[in-house]
Amino acid sequence: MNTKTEQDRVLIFDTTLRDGEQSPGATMTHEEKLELAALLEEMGVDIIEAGFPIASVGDFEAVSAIARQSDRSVICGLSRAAFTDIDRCWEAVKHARRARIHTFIGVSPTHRDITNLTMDAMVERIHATVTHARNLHDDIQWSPMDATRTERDFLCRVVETAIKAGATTINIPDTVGYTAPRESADLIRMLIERVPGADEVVFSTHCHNDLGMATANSLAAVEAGARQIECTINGLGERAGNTALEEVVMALRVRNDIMPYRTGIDTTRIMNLSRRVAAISGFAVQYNKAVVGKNAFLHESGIHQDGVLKNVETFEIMKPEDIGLVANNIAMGKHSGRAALRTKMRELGFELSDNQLNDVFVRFKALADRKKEIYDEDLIALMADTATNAEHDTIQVKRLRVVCGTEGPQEAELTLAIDGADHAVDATGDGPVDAAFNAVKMLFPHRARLQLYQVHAVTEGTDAQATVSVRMEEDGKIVTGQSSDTDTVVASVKAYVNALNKLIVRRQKTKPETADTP
Ligand SMILES: CC(=O)SCCNC(=O)CCNC(=O)[C@H](O)C(C)(C)COP(=O)(O)OP(=O)(O)OC[C@H]1O[C@@H](n2cnc3c(N)ncnc32)[C@H](O)[C@@H]1OP(=O)(O)O
Ligand SMILES: CC(C)C(=O)C(=O)O
Repeated sequence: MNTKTEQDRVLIFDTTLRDGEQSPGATMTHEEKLELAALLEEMGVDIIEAGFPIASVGDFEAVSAIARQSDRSVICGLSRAAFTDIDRCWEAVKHARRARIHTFIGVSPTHRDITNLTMDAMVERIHATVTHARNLHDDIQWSPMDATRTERDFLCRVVETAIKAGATTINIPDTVGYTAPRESADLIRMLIERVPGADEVVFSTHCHNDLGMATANSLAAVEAGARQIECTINGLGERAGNTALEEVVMALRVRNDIMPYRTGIDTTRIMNLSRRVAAISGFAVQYNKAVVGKNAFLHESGIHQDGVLKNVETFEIMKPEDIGLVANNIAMGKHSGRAALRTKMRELGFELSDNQLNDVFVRFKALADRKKEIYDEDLIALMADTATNAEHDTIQVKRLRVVCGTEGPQEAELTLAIDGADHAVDATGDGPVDAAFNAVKMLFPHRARLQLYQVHAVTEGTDAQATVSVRMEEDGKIVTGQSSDTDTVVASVKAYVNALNKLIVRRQKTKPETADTP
């Protein structure tokens, strides 16, 4: 597809699994990546950037597996401007029914300094690497990293070089979130007008949100002729994140009167994906986040409530059901059965097999015994907990008892199953959580440093579940752990253990491979 054939169709290129995963702490497991890729495909994402295959064996395997399971979506892998990177990328994506190689190099003065290439040498490198990629496959995307801080004449020159060498999509990254809407549009328009061969390729926009303008910049680029938007669910991504998929897709839908472009996204699946990405990445969605925030469809002030009751359009520009938020008419509690739980879970976007339903049902009943009312948020937390504390984990929490109060030191008695064998210890600490974490360290000694410990109440009330997130770092590798429980200390230890289990998986992965220059 190019800019000539389908003028109003904007391709959605999701990079949650690549650029999104680059957020410090957002590391996902192999299974989580496969699950998200399947959900993205079902939602109608045109291109899924599944990872950076040369980065590690784990990344390579995840991209290959996603390529194998894919059907409609194009599966794309990222590679530097190096033959070995590109070969490795192709080895991973080639299993897809529709595959894409994405190769990039930083072209701005700062990046030319880093790679130590003159303008001429860089042009040669681009020509050689894109030609190499094109000899392997016919769907090639090329990106001039930091395009928005690059001299315009040089940008035209490198884009022309990539097109001549066989690139079929030219992606223009605003790598550091530096541009603004008018400039974003002018840049795409200038490239389309000036670069020979521009009408034969699809122009794409890839924006970061450092100044909060990623969505506006992406839409401005579309108005100027870009027909692919690169984005992530919940805007997950490095620093302030990437363009949020749900924002650009819903903006194009709600304001189709002034932006007459369409995407292939089934918007009713947005909320489910948002929840899954938040749970898997450990990055909670802020309450007032556009489209998917908890408050996006809530009205508390009297005049707003009055207006919405008389005519919902008074204060709502989209319908909750358009993004998959359903009316809450099944009250869940300790007397509810499996049929109600299955229906409720389906409404919340979780399709459960009979075995999963039985497992979740047991946990649901245990929760209902401890908690008066079960809200949707409790069930979502329960599902996240089921996914993060799996039976096959190396370390499992078996028993925890803490002694706390005004007289210290606080104490924790902890039993962990490690590789199937139970180990118990007593530890003290400055507070019950500290004591319990010390007990974990005694039973499973490690060098990982706790970088972040966060507690959120899932709902209101003193019997509310607490969701705990921890972030840990070992030798530059960052992992997050999450868990929920009505007991905050139990949730804390389970989240800590969840992070350690992820670290164990990461340790098992072999070292990154190195890239040769062409
Ligand atoms: C804006 C973006 O999102 S770009 C994508 C960023 N994502 C990532 O970096 C995540 C995956 N990265 C990795 O796992 C590692 O960086 C690897 C495996 C790719 C490389 O690891 P290492 O070989 O140890 O190199 P290291 O990360 O220290 O440095 C990057 C090297 O790539 C070079 N490089 C960076 N971008 C490019 C490029 N597009 N094309 C060619 N070379 C590049 C740098 O100049 C540096 O080269 P040097 O080692 O000769 O100085
Ligand atoms: C690799 C490119 C597309 C990128 O992620 C960026 O420049 O932000």
